[in-house]
Amino acid sequence: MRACNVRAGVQKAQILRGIDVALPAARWTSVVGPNGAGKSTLLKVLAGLLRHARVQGEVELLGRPLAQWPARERARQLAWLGQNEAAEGDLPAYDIAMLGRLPHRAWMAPPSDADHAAVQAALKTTQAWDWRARPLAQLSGGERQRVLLARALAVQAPVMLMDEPLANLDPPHQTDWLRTVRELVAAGGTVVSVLHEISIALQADDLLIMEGGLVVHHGACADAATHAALERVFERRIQVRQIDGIWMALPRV
Ligand SMILES: Nc1ncnc2c1ncn2[C@@H]1O[C@H](COP(=O)(O)OP(=O)(O)OP(=O)(O)O)[C@@H](O)[C@H]1O
Repeated sequence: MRACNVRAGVQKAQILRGIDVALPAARWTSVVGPNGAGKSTLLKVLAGLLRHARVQGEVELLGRPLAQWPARERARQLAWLGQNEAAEGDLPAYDIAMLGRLPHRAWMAPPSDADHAAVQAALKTTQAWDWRARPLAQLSGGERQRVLLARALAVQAPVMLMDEPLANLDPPHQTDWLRTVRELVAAGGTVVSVLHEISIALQADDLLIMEGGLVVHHGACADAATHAALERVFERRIQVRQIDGIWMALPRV
């Protein structure tokens, strides 16, 4: 994916103030930064979800301008996991995950064997298979998040955009998510995730650091320059340290 000189405003507020970024295939990029930096807004622009706001500049998906993709075709290439998605309604978890197959299905056609197989694999990957018959609204926050993650995985898209995917997930399921992302990237996928868990974000290939509607740093997670930018953007209230070969962000108290 690529964004060229992207600016976005809502009402009178300018939120993104000129973003140029290339997010290559077979890499996982984490987007981090303080509250209000514009991370979710950037992700929505990349997903083409802010069409009615004032958006300027160009977004490319797999080498083709986003606006030129027919909607269904684009929905097969780009999977989306949003922040705080609505949880009301009586749809069972299985049917929610099946929504991820809509771009693959003919109008009004029942799900194919391939659709059922994709949904089953996705629900098993996120360990949500056991409550597939339960309505989403009756699940706990973390259980619900795993169903929504399964819905995004069921799309089997080459590009995956996730806004705070670890919301409500306990540590074992955060680790599972990490493994899933690594598998997607190893298979050639592009993964972009907005994360507040900086130690997890540092496990990505690249870090995109935002502040005030701008990208203030884009570099490899292992680079000293990335660590310095990270400490600066968070007012030196975190410190990046290597522990057992893993980069971690620790609170500076
Ligand atoms: N619909 C809106 N109307 C007015 N301002 C908005 C709107 N949506 C977002 N903003 C403002 O744009 C800025 C960026 O918001 P955004 O949600 O992209 O930030 P973020 O980096 O994802 O923040 P957080 O870490 O808190 O989730 C914020 O100051 C926010 O208040």
